[in-house]
Amino acid sequence: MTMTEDLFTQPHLADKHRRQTDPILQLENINVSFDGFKALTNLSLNIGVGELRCVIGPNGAGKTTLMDVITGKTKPQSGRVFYDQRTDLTKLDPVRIAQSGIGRKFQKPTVFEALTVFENLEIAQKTNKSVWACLRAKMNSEQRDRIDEMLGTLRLAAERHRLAGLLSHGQKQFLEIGMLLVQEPHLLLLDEPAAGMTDAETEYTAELFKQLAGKHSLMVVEHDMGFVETIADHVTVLHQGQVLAEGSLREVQANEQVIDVYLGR
Ligand SMILES: Nc1ncnc2c1ncn2[C@@H]1O[C@H](COP(=O)(O)OP(=O)(O)OP(=O)(O)O)[C@@H](O)[C@H]1O
Repeated sequence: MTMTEDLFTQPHLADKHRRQTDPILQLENINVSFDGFKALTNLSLNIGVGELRCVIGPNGAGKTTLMDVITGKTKPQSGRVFYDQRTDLTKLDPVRIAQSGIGRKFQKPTVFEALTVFENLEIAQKTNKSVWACLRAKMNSEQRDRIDEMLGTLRLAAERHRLAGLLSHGQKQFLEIGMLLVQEPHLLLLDEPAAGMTDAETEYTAELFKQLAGKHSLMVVEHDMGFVETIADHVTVLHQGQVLAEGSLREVQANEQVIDVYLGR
């Protein structure tokens, strides 16, 4: 049995008997340098099952590099990344990492503009499938129901037959979040999901993420402090490739160093 199948034969990570304090992700002493420039230095970070973690920090702090390490796009020079307490992601390629239940949304929406909203979700549902998920994928009506449910969740039910290219920026962002969710990820990495959204869309994104937490674990990189304030129960502040502070938003906002390097006085 492969490691990926192994992961999927377990009860779902969000099952009631899994404790929220169990880590879904443990980064240990990660070092990444680019031509001698240290993008991440001895970075250690834990995220609990079902947690909604916000990662903030100034430009160049290493937030994108952190996500690249988790998804296998960048291999660290040293350090380990444990997923579900036993799989070291630094040993897996990006495809295997995605198949093991880690979904990532980049800042710019990347939907198939020439396909309808429904077709986009249908395609997403068929990609990145593990053996386990392919077996399940035979249940076609169930798949269809899942997409219908997703359209409702995304507030895109009225747009199902519309070409994705004709959606507003915010709607495209929602569609892309939906494309991740139909793949039933355990851990979602989201890079500035609220960027370019209207206030109403940002508000709904916050509501959606709060609903997703618990069932999924989420790591959200965001600059919009208003948004962070609405969703975060735990915040990590990165600075120069290291964790500068961690705690509730209130705690990190009161941290002198955080004020100096990021929030301003
Ligand atoms: N492939 C690369 N080659 C060289 N330097 C890189 C590479 N990727 C990132 N860096 C550098 O590493 C540092 C961290 O970059 P990173 O993109 O992770 O920061 P960030 O916190 O995501 O910033 P932002 O908020 O601007 O997106 C930056 O100084 C960046 O220039």
